[in-house]
Amino acid sequence: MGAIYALELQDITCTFRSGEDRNQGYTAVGNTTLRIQAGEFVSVVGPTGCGKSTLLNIGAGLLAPSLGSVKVFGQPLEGINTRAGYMFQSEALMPWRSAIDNVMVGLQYRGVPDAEARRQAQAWLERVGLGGFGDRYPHELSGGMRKRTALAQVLALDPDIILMDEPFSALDIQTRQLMENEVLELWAAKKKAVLFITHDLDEAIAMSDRVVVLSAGPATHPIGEFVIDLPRPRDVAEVRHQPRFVELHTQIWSVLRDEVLKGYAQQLKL
Ligand SMILES: Nc1ncnc2c1ncn2[C@@H]1O[C@H](COP(=O)(O)OP(=O)(O)OP(=O)(O)O)[C@@H](O)[C@H]1O
Repeated sequence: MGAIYALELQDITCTFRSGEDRNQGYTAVGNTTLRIQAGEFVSVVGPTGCGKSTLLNIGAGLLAPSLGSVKVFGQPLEGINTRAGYMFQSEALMPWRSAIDNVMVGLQYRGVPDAEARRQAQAWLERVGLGGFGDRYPHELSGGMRKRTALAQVLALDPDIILMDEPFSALDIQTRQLMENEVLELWAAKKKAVLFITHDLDEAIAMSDRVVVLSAGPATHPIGEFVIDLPRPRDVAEVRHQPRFVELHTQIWSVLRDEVLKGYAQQLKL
């Protein structure tokens, strides 16, 4: 028997069928295997449009692969991955609910009584630095605060796996680094398996235990895998100045660069 992973995508191929002709299609992901251990922080980087979100959606159970299997803690995934929490690039907050009501909603959905859900949601808001902002509506919060609320919303459900798709790409660099450090602190305390999608190599190296590089599409697949042996705890702004960081960056970029150029050339053709 092999090792049990928190999330295991095995020999995944994902072809999107085009409208009329069911035999025609675009193979976004081709023959990809990706394994994440419990407590491991793995980033996936790759050129724009290569298939990163497709892989994440497959891990979330939002999309079924055309070929291959997905296992969650050793069990075949059927339907939505209920052991996982997701944080997407776009805003996921409900504009008509206050911050605390947004954080509470998942707990209520799980059947936690209102008073207890409110208590837990408030504790999570405090943990992400928004203790005094629970009554505010999303439009009354800054972009960074909305991201913090979304983070509290995900963490409140205590998922064993956290799936993040470029969660901070819309933020300014300072807010982004603050959020990255907060995520690392929260992760260090609870050690969840994290699959983090980004096109920012610096962010991937600063945050992760392992960085997986994907090829340009079509049929994207891993073309490199790097263990990030930088000591923890890390400060994402400071770690960038360490000689080992620079070394890893140079190594990974030498693999990623050509793919980024290919990916960019393909986008211009579309
Ligand atoms: N539902 C769909 N139907 C058809 N094609 C799709 C669908 N979803 C994604 N694709 C295509 O599959 C490819 C991979 O898309 P995906 O969103 O996974 O890439 P990505 O690496 O996350 O992109 P980005 O870096 O821009 O966020 C793209 O060419 C996209 O157009």
